[in-house]
Amino acid sequence: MRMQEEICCKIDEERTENEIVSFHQSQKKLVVVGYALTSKKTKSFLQPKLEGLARNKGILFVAIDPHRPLSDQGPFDIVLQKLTGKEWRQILEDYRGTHPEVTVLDPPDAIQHLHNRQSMLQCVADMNLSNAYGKVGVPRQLVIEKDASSIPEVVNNAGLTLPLVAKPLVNDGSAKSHELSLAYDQYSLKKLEPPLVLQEFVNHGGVLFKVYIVGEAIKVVRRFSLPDVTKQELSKSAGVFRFPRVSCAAASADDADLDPSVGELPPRPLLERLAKELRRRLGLRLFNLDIIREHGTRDHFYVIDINYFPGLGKMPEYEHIFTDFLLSLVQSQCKKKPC
Ligand SMILES: Nc1ncnc2c1ncn2[C@@H]1O[C@H](COP(=O)(O)OP(=O)(O)OP(=O)(O)O)[C@@H](O)[C@H]1O
Ligand SMILES: O=P(O)(O)O[C@H]1[C@H](OP(=O)(O)O)[C@@H](OP(=O)(O)O)[C@@H](O)[C@@H](O)[C@@H]1OP(=O)(O)O
Ligand SMILES: [Mg+2]
Ligand SMILES: [Mg+2]
Repeated sequence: MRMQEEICCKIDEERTENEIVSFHQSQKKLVVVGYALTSKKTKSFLQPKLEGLARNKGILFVAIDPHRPLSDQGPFDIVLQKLTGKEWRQILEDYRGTHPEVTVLDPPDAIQHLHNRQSMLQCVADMNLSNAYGKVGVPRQLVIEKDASSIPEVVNNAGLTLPLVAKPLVNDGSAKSHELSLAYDQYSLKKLEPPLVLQEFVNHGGVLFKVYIVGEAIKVVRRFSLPDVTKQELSKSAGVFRFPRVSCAAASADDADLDPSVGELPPRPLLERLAKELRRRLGLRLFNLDIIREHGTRDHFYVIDINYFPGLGKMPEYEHIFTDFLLSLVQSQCKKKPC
């Protein structure tokens, strides 16, 4: 089986299986969560504090071996996964068919929707969310499938305003899919490598909001982002510049001394509405949104990125939020079919 990254599949089989058996024997209801994650994700997510708290609440995390049939492992109440590849998706789909009682977080076809930076934002655009608390949209963007030489003309015809953020169209978690650049002039756009999405850069005061959604729970943090590009700077600059993953850095902007017009969190009711709709439209329960506020406005927001099962280890109180979420899933399973 071809996997994108090294997969953490080493399991302490004896320990976990014995634990499952002994719990079943003592007739205590143990919630068994099978996880199929990369080793990087296992390290950042499955921290000792999470495992400890989970254990106290009767939740046991068990590593899944993605090379063995899922039905031979477990039994699981929940499967938590963020692996890629066609074969893995097929394994999960088959398992969902034969084990409808198990909650798979999240269904592979729903995640697949985020693997393209155009379809990713389509739900937000379709929602057209605008109410007394503000407006939420997506930056104007277009897709370039091939032929870099035509980009200046295509951009001109579409009336997109420079600077533009160039993002690889495919968003599959690979290092390449996170290689973004900022283009200041039309002619340099020819240097870009399609397939990509060209998105208008929206000035937002250098701060963005990461909105984490874990089931019904919503948590918002501030992160540093790209600084504004002034008209003067734009007129003097040319070229295409690669930029690093600024907002993914662990450093948070929550304690920074920010201009309140930039740092004020988006209104809670607006985020609740957005999260509720997106949960439903995307069919996902574990994701985050990168949201920016157009600089100089109070309530014009743009969603620029959606990530499936993001770095929850960086979310404040994630251990409590996540374990409560798992328990609530099991409770709703029991409502459908008594446990
Ligand atoms: N349209 C935009 N206007 C202004 N800044 C933007 C825009 N798009 C992206 N950025 C900046 O570039 C950063 C990376 O963009 P984006 O979040 O789309 O990439 P990513 O590789 O998917 O990131 P992540 O690590 O969050 O998955 C953003 O966090 C933000 O700082
Ligand atoms: O690496 P981190 O723990 O920070 O998590 C990042 C996560 O990487 P991982 O899933 O491999 O862990 C990324 O996933 P891919 O797009 O690459 O699939 C993406 O979701 C980022 O937005 C997350 O950062 P956050 O948005 O939460 O700051
Ligand atoms: Mg992002
Ligand atoms: Mg992303």
